[in-house]
Amino acid sequence: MSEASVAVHADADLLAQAVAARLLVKLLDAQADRGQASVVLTGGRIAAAVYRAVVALPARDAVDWARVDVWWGDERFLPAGHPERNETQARSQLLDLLPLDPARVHPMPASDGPDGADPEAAAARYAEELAAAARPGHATLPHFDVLLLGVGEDGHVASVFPEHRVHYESRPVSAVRGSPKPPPVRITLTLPAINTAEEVWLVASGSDKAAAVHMALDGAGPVQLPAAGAAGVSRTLWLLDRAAAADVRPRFRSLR
Ligand SMILES: O=C1O[C@H](COP(=O)(O)O)[C@@H](O)[C@H](O)[C@H]1O
Repeated sequence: MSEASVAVHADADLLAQAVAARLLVKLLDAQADRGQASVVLTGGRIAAAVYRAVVALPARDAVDWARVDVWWGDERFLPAGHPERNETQARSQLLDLLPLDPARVHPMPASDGPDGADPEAAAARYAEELAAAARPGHATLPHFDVLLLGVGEDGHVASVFPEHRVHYESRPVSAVRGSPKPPPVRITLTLPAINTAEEVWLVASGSDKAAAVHMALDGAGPVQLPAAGAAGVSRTLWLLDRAAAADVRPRFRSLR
């Protein structure tokens, strides 16, 4: 796992624009290296701003979107098209506006999908979809070039919440019942699955995230503060605005 590094931008708007620009470069580099690219999407407010910023950048057309695989790190287990689904947000703000190959877009199942309202079966189905795309030598997961995470006020990432039993799940995808943040039923990649990504970017905006950001970078344990347990294989990048970075310790300040 890689050491965390931190980049701080003046406000949420600049943060979203910077993350969008980084994301395009990351996808371009991956396509130059591997002929294809893969991204794991997140939900939440800053993610939506990033998606809008990607679409607004002219350089978006430099990416060959037909050779991008799109996965999700977590999903709110609601009917397809529900406005609170992370998929619905990503499609309306980003995916529907890009020339992607629909076969390479991999949403997590909805609660009115083939498994009905059974999140455990839906999680198992998504695990199978991931395994079917696994690279040789990796039994359960495909290669993720970059995995995006929002950070909750409580330090949750994806739908891995503090002190939740999902921390003791050994499979890469888990159903989550009793989420402290609505809706109560969700599906998530677990931290070990998240941590197989080449790069993990934790994106946080606003003063209500400052305490969680500070604790995650200051040695909190992952069960107490899940964001502390998210790390990419080659890079772990915290992308913050000034308000979210307000309590970050001086050892990171040279990067501000
Ligand atoms: O419920 C969720 O929340 C987090 C963070 O959302 P935000 O609006 O506080 O930025 C998000 O990362 C996660 O994917 C989502 O399911």
